[in-house]
Amino acid sequence: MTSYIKIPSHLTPSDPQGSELLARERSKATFDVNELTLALYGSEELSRFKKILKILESDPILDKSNIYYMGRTELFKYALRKDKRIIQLAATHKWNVDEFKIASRLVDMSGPYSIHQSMFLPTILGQGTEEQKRKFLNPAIRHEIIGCYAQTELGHGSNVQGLETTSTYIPETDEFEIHTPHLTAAKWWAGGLGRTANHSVVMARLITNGQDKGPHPFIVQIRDLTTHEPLPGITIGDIGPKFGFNTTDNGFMLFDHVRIPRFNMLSKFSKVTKGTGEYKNPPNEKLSYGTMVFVRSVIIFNAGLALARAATISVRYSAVRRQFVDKENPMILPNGQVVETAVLDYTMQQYRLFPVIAQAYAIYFTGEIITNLYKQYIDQSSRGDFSLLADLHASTSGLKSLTSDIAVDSIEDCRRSCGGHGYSNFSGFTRFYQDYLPNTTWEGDNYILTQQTARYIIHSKQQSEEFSLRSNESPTIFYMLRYLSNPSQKCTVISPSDFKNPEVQLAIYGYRAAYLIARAVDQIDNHKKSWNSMLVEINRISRAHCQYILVHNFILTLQPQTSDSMNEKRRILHNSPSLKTVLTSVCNLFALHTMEKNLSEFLESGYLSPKQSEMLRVQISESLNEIRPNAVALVDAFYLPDYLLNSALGRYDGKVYETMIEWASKEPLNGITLDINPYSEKLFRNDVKAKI
Ligand SMILES: CCCCCCCC/C=C\CCCC(=O)SCCNC(=O)CCNC(=O)[C@H](O)C(C)(C)COP(=O)(O)OP(=O)(O)OC[C@H]1O[C@@H](n2cnc3c(N)ncnc32)[C@H](O)[C@@H]1OP(=O)(O)O
Ligand SMILES: Cc1cc2nc3c(=O)[nH]c(=O)nc-3n(C[C@H](O)[C@H](O)[C@H](O)COP(=O)(O)OP(=O)(O)OC[C@H]3O[C@@H](n4cnc5c(N)ncnc54)[C@H](O)[C@@H]3O)c2cc1C
Repeated sequence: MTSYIKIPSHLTPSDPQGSELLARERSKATFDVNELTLALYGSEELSRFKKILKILESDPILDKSNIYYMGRTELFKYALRKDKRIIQLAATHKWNVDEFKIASRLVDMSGPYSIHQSMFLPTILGQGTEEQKRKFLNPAIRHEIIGCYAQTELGHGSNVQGLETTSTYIPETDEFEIHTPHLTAAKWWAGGLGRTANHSVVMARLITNGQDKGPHPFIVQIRDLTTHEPLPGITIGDIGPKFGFNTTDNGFMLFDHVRIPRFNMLSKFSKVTKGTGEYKNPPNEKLSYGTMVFVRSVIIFNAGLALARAATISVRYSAVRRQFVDKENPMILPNGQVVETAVLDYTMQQYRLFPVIAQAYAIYFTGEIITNLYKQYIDQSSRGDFSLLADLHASTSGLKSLTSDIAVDSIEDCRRSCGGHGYSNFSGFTRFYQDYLPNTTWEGDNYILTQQTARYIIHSKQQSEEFSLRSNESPTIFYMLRYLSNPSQKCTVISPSDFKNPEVQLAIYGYRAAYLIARAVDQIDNHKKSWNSMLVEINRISRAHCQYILVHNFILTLQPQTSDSMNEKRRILHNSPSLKTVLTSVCNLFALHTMEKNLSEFLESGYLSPKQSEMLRVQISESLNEIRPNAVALVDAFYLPDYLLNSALGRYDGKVYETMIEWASKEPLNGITLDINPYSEKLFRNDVKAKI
């Protein structure tokens, strides 16, 4: 990359150097970082990760050094080039799906093929018959066809039942006719549709024999495979610049009576019979929404990694960044020199950042558990057993909402914790934050999704006064039985350290959730409150329930398990007392900090007293102290390489200032010679500054 300004090479940052500060932090850790990394990822995944990282880092096409200076069109071209490159590398190195995902995560830029991977392929896989998979999935896996997922319309997104695009069965020709009846029915937002995809999953209302059967998925070829022009009757375009995600061509699409073969209705669950147009019902009405359940589970997992990334940048930077001298406890170098204090030593910075580390671990562990629950559901459903679907839908909806909300808030908190440099693109926060942001909206707006979770819980409570649940069908709300049946109990905490007891934490969270549910059911059943009038309460219920799940899963991860149910990762964790100790502090901080942020509900439930809430604050402060020596090591353990972070502030080696000035010298604006004469029409002089 070209530099436009020569920086005097004799200048170095004043002592102590960032590398020295980070080394000091790392030497303070009470546990083995490599061991924790293994406990997070397992040896097999970690070695694959390292192998793939090596390939990507040395590939000139995937070099990221230029991207902070690019505008949209240039960035989009870069994204297309890198998407193609990953596919080529996958073929060369024979990467499987998991390895492909690792590469995409490391390259870290949504691209024109992203939705092909994340939604088009999973939809055919989940909703197609074997014959349909042969016809569409195999060429799609080979990237002979590129697809997108067009569900949302200009006038409807959240309300899937309200979609207007129609797909009408024509018995005479055994075809469906896809049509856009109004402007509001224009397909809108689909990623990859704008300029790239030649096929699309189109969610359209199935009309057969004059009956409207609601939205169903259809495969529609939308562009010519040779000319890449839209096919007759189809109008397509990119929807224009966005808040972020500009490396993906989100598109719009209009259909004018476009015919597709009946075969193209994805028919694993529901079918239309040739000629008669008879409709065969699916075993569960919502199976056509299956891709959303899958992607929501992935969003939960990704939220943990996004938090780890934000924490890595801000914690490392805070260890290097020094401001003021803390006179009561100054930072003294080995040579006796008093220097400014690292901002990580200010308790306010710790209170802002350490809970983000804790959120990262909490959500990472729940992400693993939800991924396993999803796999269990897929396994059962392949045998015709859909009994887990309702619980899975409820928990993925609420957790997608809660975890992506937490991530968005915390990424911004971490960015702000980096002060002015957090506002620079070189921080590594700008595109990361912008691209992360839509996770709160796509795959279901976060407020709407909480209604799904609360409704499931409230219905379960209403169906039976005893809340008679079966643990195998309602695993995520089974806990509530215990608390609902005993509403008058009080919290047993008498000293701050009692808050460290996991049983105490679960009881506090359990009672608060049960209290909110019982109150809402009373309002709805006995006071005839409308659903709309209860939406704020409903949101609280979903959040309370999902916070319980996060705390419960973290505690579960740290509890000894029977050795045969333990995988390699858990074995590493349970065989290491130092890992268990540090993660217990992290778990406590997550549980207690989250409690403090929602204190009014815990107090309102009557389970926790104001006196106990004072003790809670004392214990939080204690947890922050426990974590302090391990803060850098805890973020290092996530093993997020510099190639991914692309951050001057969060570099592993702490060379923050050297990188800031080097990257600034490469700003292309520094390479043009302006004509600043106000009376001249020219903006630039003809002589271009020499490149260095
Ligand atoms: C490799 C993967 C990487 C992934 C990384 C992420 C990158 C992805 C990048 C971009 C992707 C962006 C793509 C999109 O955004 S696609 C569009 C997504 N759109 C939505 O999510 C729309 C949200 N809306 C809905 O889902 C629904 O409209 C609804 C809000 C759930 C309401 O649905 P509806 O009106 O039909 O239903 P009801 O509320 O009346 O409920 C009826 C019963 O059905 C149950 N239900 C609802 N949804 C589901 C489901 N998905 N699965 C199972 N069951 C479901 C509901 O609970 C009701 O049950 P009951 O028993 O109470 O009758
Ligand atoms: C970057 C990006 C990429 C996307 N990619 C795709 C894609 O590939 N394919 C695709 O099909 N879609 C895609 N989408 C669309 C996305 O799925 C929808 O935007 C999302 O589902 C929200 O729907 P909406 O836009 O209709 O919001 P609306 O439903 O219009 O929401 C507007 C506001 O109204 C509130 N609201 C609405 N209904 C209710 C209610 N019943 N109760 C309480 N509050 C309510 C919401 O909370 C929200 O605050 C993408 C969106 C973005 C931003």
